[in-house]
Amino acid sequence: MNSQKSGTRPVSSHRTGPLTGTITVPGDKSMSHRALILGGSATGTTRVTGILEGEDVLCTAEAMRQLGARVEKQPDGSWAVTGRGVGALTEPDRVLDMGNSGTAARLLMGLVASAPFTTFFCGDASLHKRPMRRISDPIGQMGAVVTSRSGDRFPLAVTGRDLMPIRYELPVASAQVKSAILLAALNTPGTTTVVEPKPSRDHTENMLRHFGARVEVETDTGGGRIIRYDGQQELTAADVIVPADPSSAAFPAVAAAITPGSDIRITNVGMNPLRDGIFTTLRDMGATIDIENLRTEAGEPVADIRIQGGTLKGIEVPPERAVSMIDEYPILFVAAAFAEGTTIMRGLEELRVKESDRIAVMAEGLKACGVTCEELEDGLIIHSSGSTPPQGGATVATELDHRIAMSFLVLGMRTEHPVTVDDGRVMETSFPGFTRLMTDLGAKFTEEQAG
Ligand SMILES: O=C(O)C1=C[C@@H](OP(=O)(O)O)[C@@H](O)[C@H](O)C1
Ligand SMILES: C=C(OP(=O)(O)O)C(=O)O
Repeated sequence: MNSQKSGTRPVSSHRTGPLTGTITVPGDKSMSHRALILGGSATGTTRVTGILEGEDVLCTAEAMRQLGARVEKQPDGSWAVTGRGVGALTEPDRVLDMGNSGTAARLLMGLVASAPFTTFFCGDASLHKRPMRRISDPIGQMGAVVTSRSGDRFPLAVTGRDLMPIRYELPVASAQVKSAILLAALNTPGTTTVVEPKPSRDHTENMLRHFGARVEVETDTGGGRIIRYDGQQELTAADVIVPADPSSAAFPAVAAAITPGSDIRITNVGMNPLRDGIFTTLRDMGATIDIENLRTEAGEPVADIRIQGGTLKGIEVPPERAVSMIDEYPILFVAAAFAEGTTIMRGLEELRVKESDRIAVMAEGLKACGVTCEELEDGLIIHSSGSTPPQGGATVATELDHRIAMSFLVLGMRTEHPVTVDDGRVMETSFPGFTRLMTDLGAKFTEEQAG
C-alpha cells in the first residue's frame, strides 16, 4: 500500500454454502513487475497485456517512469512501456516509494546499482522492517554503495557505479535476490554468475530471453541452478502476455476445496512449474483439482483449473516444495484447518520476513478462531478433526499483509461465526477486486468504513 495512506477498512466473512462459477483472477504479480522493469530497460515499445493493476505493481510503474521509461495505460487496457535501452536510466527527481512491495524494492535496487547517480528508496511500515542486506551485499560486492540509517533496512539509498561481475551463491533460495543480481548485471561488462541452491521462480530468466538476451542456465547435480549472464547485451522490446496469478488463484481454490459441493473454474492461470506447488499439495491432501486446456502463452505454461469441494486430509508437506509455493502458505494453513488429521509444514523460515511474520500472525489468528496449531521456528503444525468447523468469531490484525487478510476471509467462509479482518484495503496490493470475485462465486462479505 502506498506509504502515505491512513485509515482502515474492516471486512467480515460469513459462513457460506457451495461455491460455483467461473472466474479469472488478476495478472501475475511477479511477471507484471518484470515486464515493466525489462520493458523499461529495452529499446522500443513493449505492450503488456493482462498486467496486474495492484498497488505493488503500480509502485514499479511509477519508479520506471522516474527512471526515464514511458509507461502508459492504453485505451484497450494494455500497457505500453517504452525504454531507452540498457545503461540509459535517468536520475529520479524524487524518492522512489516502493509501498508494500518487497519485489519492487529489491529488483529496482539491483536495476539502479549500475546507474551513474544515487536513487533514494522508501516504503510503508511493513517494507521498512524487511531485510535488504540480501541485496546490498551482492550489489555492494559488484561495486554499488548502499546507505541506510539502520544498516540494512529501508529507507535507503543506492549509489550506482560501474560494476564488476561476480559469482554469487545465494544464501537463501530467493527469486528476488537472483533477479536483483541479474538486473545489476544488465549493464555490467563480463559474465555475472548466480548459483541458487534450489530453483526459484525463473520469470526473470524467461523474460530476459523473451527480450532477446542470452541467459545460460545449468542444473547442478544437487538440483540447484547456475545462471550466467553476459552484461551489456541489448534488450529489444517484445510484447508480454501476463497470465492470471497462481498465488491469487490459490484463495478461491482453497475456498472451493474446503466447501463440499463446490465446483469452480479459474481460467488462464500461470502454471510455471516453479510456482505450482500449492496445487500439488492440495491434491496430496485429497482435493479434486483438474488442470484443463494446458497451453503455452508467451513462453509460460497456462491452464484453466477446476476445483471441486470435498474432504481434505492432513499431510506432511515436503519442505523442499516450499520455494514453489512460498506465498501460498497462509492460505494452505487455512486448508489445513479444515483437513482431517495433522498437517505439518516446515522449511518456512522465509515466511518470517515477508510483509508480516506470516508464521506468527497466522498462528495467532488461527488460535483466536479456535484452530489448534503449534508454531515452530520454521513452520506450523495444524491439528483438525475435519468434521467440526473452527468457531471463528474473532477479529484478526492483518499487519499490512494482503495474504493474511485474504486467508482469514476464506477461513470465515467456513467457520461457525464470522471472521473479521481489521483492514481489507491491504488486498489492493496483489488482488484488487478480491471481495467482488469471491462474492460472484457465492462468498458473503460485509465491509464497513472506519477511521
Ligand atoms: O521474485 C518474485 O517475484 C517473488 C519472489 C518471492 O520472494 P523471495 O524471493 O523473497 O522468496 C515471493 O515471496 C514474492 O512474492 C515474489
Ligand atoms: C511476499 C510477497 O510479496 P513481496 O515480497 O513482493 O512484498 C507476496 O506477495 O506474498
